Amino acid sequence: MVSWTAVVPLKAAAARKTRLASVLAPEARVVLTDRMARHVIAVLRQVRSIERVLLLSPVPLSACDAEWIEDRGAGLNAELARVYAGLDGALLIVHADLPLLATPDISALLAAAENSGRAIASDRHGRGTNAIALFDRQPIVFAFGPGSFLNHAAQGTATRVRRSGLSLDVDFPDDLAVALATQEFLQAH
Ligand SMILES: Nc1nc2c(ncn2[C@@H]2O[C@H](COP(=O)(O)OP(=O)(O)OP(=O)(O)O)[C@@H](O)[C@H]2O)c(=O)[nH]1
Ligand SMILES: O=C(O)[C@H](O)COP(=O)(O)O
Repeated sequence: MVSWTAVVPLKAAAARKTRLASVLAPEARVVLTDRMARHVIAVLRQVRSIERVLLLSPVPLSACDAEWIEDRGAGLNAELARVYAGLDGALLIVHADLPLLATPDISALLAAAENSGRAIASDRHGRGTNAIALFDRQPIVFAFGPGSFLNHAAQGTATRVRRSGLSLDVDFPDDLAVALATQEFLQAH
């Protein structure tokens, strides 16, 4: 069986979810993002082909089953490039803000990457990149930021995987409303 390493990037607490500032106080944004990150890590831990789960963040997160890798402040893309260069084998990157993520979502993404070399999941608007699975070890220039999906998809051949657990990230108040309306969110958070 292929052995994957998963990386979950998580920003410094004070910098998270500024786009939710109109509906959530700073402390609530930290609570929500900590919980979503723990949820994503727990899901990744349940996938048998994922050997290591790494949390890339400026400080460790308590009560989660991930190895901590320090974010040295170079920016998300440079930090991920450094992590990727230091690892052998297949790499999965999953954003920490996917409250509906479930094990079959990750299994589907990894299966697609193992078939075609790479797999990628966008947000529900088709703009951002919520997860990318790199099986082929071909070079990639990480381009997380606005419009990253098209940029990542244009590099090499990647299979697009569309599943609600992968596509619902919580960036704006309407994303939070969609998440809150689901049974899965209420059970997990
Ligand atoms: N370690 C690390 N993680 C990051 C960095 N930038 C973004 N992330 C994480 O990458 C994922 C997607 O980031 P964003 O959606 O841009 O983060 P955000 O918290 O929504 O930011 P806002 O634009 O303030 O609302 C989240 O899991 C972030 O915590 C970074 O520089 N370092
Ligand atoms: O490439 C991305 O998706 C960025 O990390 C941010 O996207 P977002 O604004 O959709 O979270």
